[in-house]
Amino acid sequence: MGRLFVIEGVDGAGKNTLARRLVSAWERDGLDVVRVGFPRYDRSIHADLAAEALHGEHGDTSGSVHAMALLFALDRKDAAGEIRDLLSCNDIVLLDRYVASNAAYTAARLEQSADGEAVEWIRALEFERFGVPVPDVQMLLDVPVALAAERAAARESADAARTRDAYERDGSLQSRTSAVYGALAASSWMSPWQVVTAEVDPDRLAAELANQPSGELKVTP
Ligand SMILES: Nc1ncnc2c1ncn2[C@@H]1O[C@H](COP(=O)(O)OP(=O)(O)O)[C@@H](O)[C@H]1O
Ligand SMILES: Cc1cn([C@H]2C[C@H](O)[C@@H](COP(=O)(O)OP(=O)(O)O)O2)c(=O)[nH]c1=O
Repeated sequence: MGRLFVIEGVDGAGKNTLARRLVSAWERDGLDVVRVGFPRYDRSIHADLAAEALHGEHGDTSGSVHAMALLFALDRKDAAGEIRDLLSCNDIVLLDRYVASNAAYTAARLEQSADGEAVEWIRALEFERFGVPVPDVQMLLDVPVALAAERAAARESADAARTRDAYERDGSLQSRTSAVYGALAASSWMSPWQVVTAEVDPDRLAAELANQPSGELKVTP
């Protein structure tokens, strides 16, 4: 049975970049690794609807915090069986965003903290009711919100297909999301968390994750 690792962080934090580097390091060490990114665009109708809503389609859908969270959650419900299958035939399954994204963004949109009703609603909905697999370790890529926003803006200028969505353009939402993420990590929400910065050495992090029992992970400076 493989281990389920998750990378979390605000938009533009560098999750995709770190995920690629971790996968390279594990593959160099001969591990069987598979990576899945959420939302699963082009594979999940729920993910596509959520993206379209965040770009102004589907009427007032994006204005409803709970409707948006349900779309993202339904994408994961549909993926749960696939994740279990992948865990049965790989050493590591690495997820780029997962349930904690929904917890952090939903709480932040409602101006709640990590111990509020929104995070509990997401936990009960996704882990209890939908039965999505619980991660072994969640990583928080904790970079200054201003740096992440600069990167998201630069990405938009460089690639016309990457126009920023409603969440990415909302600096205040990104700041509150970052704060909720920090509190989720501090309370070890649903698993041990590993908080890493933009300067993290991916090879070292990959080795730590692969070698240590999840309960004994140390925070990389
Ligand atoms: N450690 C890093 N140092 C410098 N630039 C980075 C780093 N990580 C990511 N970037 C750049 O920042 C931008 C956003 O990174 P990305 O991995 O797509 O973020 P996310 O998946 O969190 O939205 C990309 O243009 C990427 O090249
Ligand atoms: C996966 C997920 C994402 N989100 C948010 C985070 C992002 O702001 C937004 C889009 O996800 P993101 O991974 O940033 O997609 P893109 O590649 O288009 O930038 O959706 C949730 O609110 N809940 C979720 O469950």
